[in-house]
Amino acid sequence: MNHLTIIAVVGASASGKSLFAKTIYNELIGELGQDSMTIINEDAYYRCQDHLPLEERVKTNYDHPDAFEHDLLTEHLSKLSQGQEVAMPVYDYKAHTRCKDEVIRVKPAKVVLVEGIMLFTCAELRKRFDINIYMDTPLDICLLRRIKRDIEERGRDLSSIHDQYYLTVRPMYFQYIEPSRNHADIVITRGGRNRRALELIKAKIRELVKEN
Ligand SMILES: Nc1ncnc2c1ncn2[C@@H]1O[C@H](COP(=O)(O)OP(=O)(O)O)[C@@H](O)[C@H]1O
Ligand SMILES: Nc1ccn([C@@H]2O[C@H](COP(=O)(O)O)[C@@H](O)[C@H]2O)c(=O)n1
Repeated sequence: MNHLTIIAVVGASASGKSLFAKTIYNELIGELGQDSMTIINEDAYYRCQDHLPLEERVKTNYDHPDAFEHDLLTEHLSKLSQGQEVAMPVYDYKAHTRCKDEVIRVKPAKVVLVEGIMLFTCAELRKRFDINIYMDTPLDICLLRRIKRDIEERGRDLSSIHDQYYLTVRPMYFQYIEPSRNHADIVITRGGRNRRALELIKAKIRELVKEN
């Protein structure tokens, strides 16, 4: 392994970060090979809350940088850049904690796509990123997508989504996520299906994989 390139994708919740990263991965992996790329989700690094009862876990502010174990994510990115495999935690949004004894073994690759809401708030992480992308999707669109996703995939009801949005998601977006846009090298509008943006990043990744 010569050099690992880390591409960070940041933006509001439900702005299309995962879709953007997954689309690039799915469209390139066959062409470039299994050791070319991997995806890391910041959400996997939400802190373990096994020591708290469920009624306490629901009260956590999940839209604050402190909700994440960024030290562990930093360590994992360093290990990957040294050619070592890492054990990425698996997160359970229904139980609000990590899945006990479950990990995903992530092998080193030439390009790592790391996606999450708070990545640019951590200076140690920022030092490791080579290309910073910000998904600039209007908040009303993000909210509509979040409502649908959280009901269908994360076991939430409308009332809990409403309360969490007012209490933490929206204010923390303005406090932490939107200002972190200043760290971006590339700002992507129209979300995870912006075809021209997808093709530009894919072309860059092809170039990086061939160089290494
Ligand atoms: N451009 C788009 N058009 C329609 N649905 C989208 C689009 N981008 C994302 N979605 C959907 O919105 C939801 C949130 O997108 P996701 O990529 O998971 O956001 P994030 O990772 O930023 O939280 C998902 O269900 C996804 O399929
Ligand atoms: N137990 C949890 C953990 C996180 N969240 C919400 O997830 C959002 C970040 O993930 P995205 O895929 O949407 O970027 C964040 O806004 C948290 O509010 C949660 O609801 N419960």
